[in-house]
Amino acid sequence: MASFFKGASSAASVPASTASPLYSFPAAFSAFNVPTSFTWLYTTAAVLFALLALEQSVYRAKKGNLPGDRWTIPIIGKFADSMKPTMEGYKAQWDSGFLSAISVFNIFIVMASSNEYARKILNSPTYAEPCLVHSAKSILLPDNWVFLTGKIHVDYRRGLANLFTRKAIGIYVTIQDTITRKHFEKWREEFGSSPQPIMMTARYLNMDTSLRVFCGNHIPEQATREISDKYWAITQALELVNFPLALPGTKVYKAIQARKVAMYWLEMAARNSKIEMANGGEPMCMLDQWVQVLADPAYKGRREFSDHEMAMVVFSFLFASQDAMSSGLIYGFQHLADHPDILAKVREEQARVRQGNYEKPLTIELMDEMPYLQAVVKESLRVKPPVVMVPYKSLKAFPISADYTVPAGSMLIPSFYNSLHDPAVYPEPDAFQPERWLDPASLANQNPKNYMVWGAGPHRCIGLEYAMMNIGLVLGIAAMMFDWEHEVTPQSDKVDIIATLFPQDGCKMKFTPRTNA
Ligand code: HEM
Repeated sequence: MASFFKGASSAASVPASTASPLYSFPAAFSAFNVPTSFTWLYTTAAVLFALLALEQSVYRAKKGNLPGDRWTIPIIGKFADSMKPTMEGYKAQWDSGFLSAISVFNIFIVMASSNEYARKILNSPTYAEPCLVHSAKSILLPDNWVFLTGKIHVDYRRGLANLFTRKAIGIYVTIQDTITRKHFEKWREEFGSSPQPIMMTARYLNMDTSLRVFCGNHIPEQATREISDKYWAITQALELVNFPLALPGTKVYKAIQARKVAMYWLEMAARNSKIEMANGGEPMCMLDQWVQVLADPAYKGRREFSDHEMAMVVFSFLFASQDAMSSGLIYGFQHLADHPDILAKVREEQARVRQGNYEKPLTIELMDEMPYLQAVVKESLRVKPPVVMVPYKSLKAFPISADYTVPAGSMLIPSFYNSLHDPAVYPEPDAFQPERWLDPASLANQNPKNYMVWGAGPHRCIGLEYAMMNIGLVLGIAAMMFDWEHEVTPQSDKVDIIATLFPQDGCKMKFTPRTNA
């Protein structure tokens, strides 16, 4: 870094020298005395130095008084760090200031770690809008609704809210219950003899559940397996900043191939749902629910949605949920398994509400009677929030604080972690204490603005009730079907960031059938 610093300063003088008459150069460097190729070499080097100096000056001007490196690594900036992010690295960055600066591939990035600044970014749609990760447009397709902004986004989203009403979620709970039990039958064998990582198995459970909730029986069994297997390529392409070109062999290229497979099946599902609903079928999944709402003559948002457009929406839900839900589920298992006293309370509540009938499918009404389970889910997501931050971009100069204005075109990254681990709101912030949600007067309940698991503002998670319901349902059923054993390893408490957070050892669990199940 220091040597570059010197190079950059001398480079800064190059334009001035070149502006001087050539005769000020030593004779040996005169254009009359040197071969043309040498002149070109000299000119190219001068231009390069000038560009590198400019890069540094622009970075420093944008950074202003914010904490962050004084000089950025030429061209790539902190690309290496963004390839292998760690919680320790992020924490160091967040702790460096409520606002701090970095640069990656000349994208100037402002990280916001405090609750106030994170919320300000999310709630200032005239200054900032989501930009998702760099690869998202290639994966989701540029005309996907998630890239809409302003009023068009608000209107589109209002239409989609029909898919997450209490009535709709009531339909989904039945599907979630059936799929979960089907998977747990297999888990009996897979996890019966010795602890195994549940990482991939839980991801498949979640994908199967999501696809059945979204598409019902409008896609075949083999499609859920194929989409689930290929989806890992999409997860791996979700780095903050990717290699810029989607060349064959790159992560983004592989993710695009995976999207093509998923879209093929999802378009087929939309087509089949329309046919079935036109023939008087009952809504059995999200697509059916959507087709039925759209067909209602009284519905104000009526318009045609092509199979492709519906498939893109469903794909956006998969994209937004697969990693976050899988992370939420896996940490839910880990937290409960590591706190047998809390798991026992979950079981007590299950026994009471279900009155001993463990085969009875869960309903939304039964879930309403399980406040302890809901507190467990809420607390597990707080301790290990699946999404620790989201990328936004500034649309124009954004006066975020009294002494700093974010330059137009910067990336802005509000972080949720510090809000969710603020000791003033959550005493012993790293401790798993569902009880903090049971007392309406608790600090946690009195400070809802700190609970940023779902983001905030116009892009706040649209699927949050559905997500809470599903995580609770899976943990509740697993609690009464199985005795759990978590093999704690030195990696259990270490975090891997693969789009969302996961325990480094994949959470090694053993499940033994319980006699009451
Ligand atoms: C534990 C699970 C989940 C977590 C932690 C989570 C978290 C988030 C967060 C932090 C955001 C960004 C909010 C912002 O920019 O302010 C978001 C957006 C979104 N989420 Fe979720 N989410 C989860 C599950 C789901 C599910 C199950 C769905 C759909 C079925 C979903 C659909 C979406 C969509 C579509 C958006 C973008 C909304 C918009 O731009 O208007 N999420 N989610």
